[in-house]
Amino acid sequence: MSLLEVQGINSHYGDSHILFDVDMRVEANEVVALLGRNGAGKSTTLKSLMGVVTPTRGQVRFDGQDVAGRPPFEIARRGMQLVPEERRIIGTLSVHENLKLAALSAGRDAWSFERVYEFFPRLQERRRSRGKDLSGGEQQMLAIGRALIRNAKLILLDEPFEGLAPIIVRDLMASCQQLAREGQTFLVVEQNVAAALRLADRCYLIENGHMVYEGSAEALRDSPEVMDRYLGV
Ligand SMILES: Nc1ncnc2c1ncn2[C@@H]1O[C@H](COP(=O)(O)OP(=O)(O)OP(=O)(O)O)[C@@H](O)[C@H]1O
Repeated sequence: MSLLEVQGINSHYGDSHILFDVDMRVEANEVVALLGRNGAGKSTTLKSLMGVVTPTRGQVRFDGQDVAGRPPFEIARRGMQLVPEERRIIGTLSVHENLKLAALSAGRDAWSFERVYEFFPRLQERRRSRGKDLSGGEQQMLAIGRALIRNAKLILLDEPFEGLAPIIVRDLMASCQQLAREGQTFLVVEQNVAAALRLADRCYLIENGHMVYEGSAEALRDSPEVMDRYLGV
């Protein structure tokens, strides 16, 4: 059984129909990328999985339970953690306080503070700095650290590399690859297709709310016509 199995979800914002019968799955220990142009429905898909948007139809099976229609806090408690594009670090709290806040909802198999600091030494150095004084890369590390401190069976990364300098992207990429090697499961939405393909085992392409392609990262890399048609790259 897949860790995440999505069948036929449809989502709306008011009268606008955004997702049409979306199917996808993510196996445990897999990194899956969801790619598509601006406005294709990537963020709406992540929000529909997390319960931030309630699908009007369809099934979201996560870790053996149907979670469609459940509230976000409950889905998070079951181990799905969204690292949102805007990261939502609390600017007036220190790094350590942000992590402590996350630990309030930690699950049983969650990471300890020590393990997070060992994994991201930069956060250890910055533990007393306030959230708003962190660089974009440090904020992204903190957002991922926060997900690890909660119970993260599946981490949804929404544009993790957005707005970061190439050298920071390289470091964060290495951290995510390391986590993946250790068995962390990710679903990543990213505009930086090259970066997403370096991280992912498998990808989906979405266009106008319809899933139009599924394949290994390798197969997509070798399909310039598909990339051109759906991603314009
Ligand atoms: N809160 C909202 N209310 C109404 N329409 C919305 C809302 N959020 C997004 N949309 C619309 O839904 C569609 C899908 O948006 P979504 O943010 O899921 O796309 P995306 O693929 O994540 O794109 P981007 O990379 O630009 O974030 C777009 O047409 C967008 O304008």
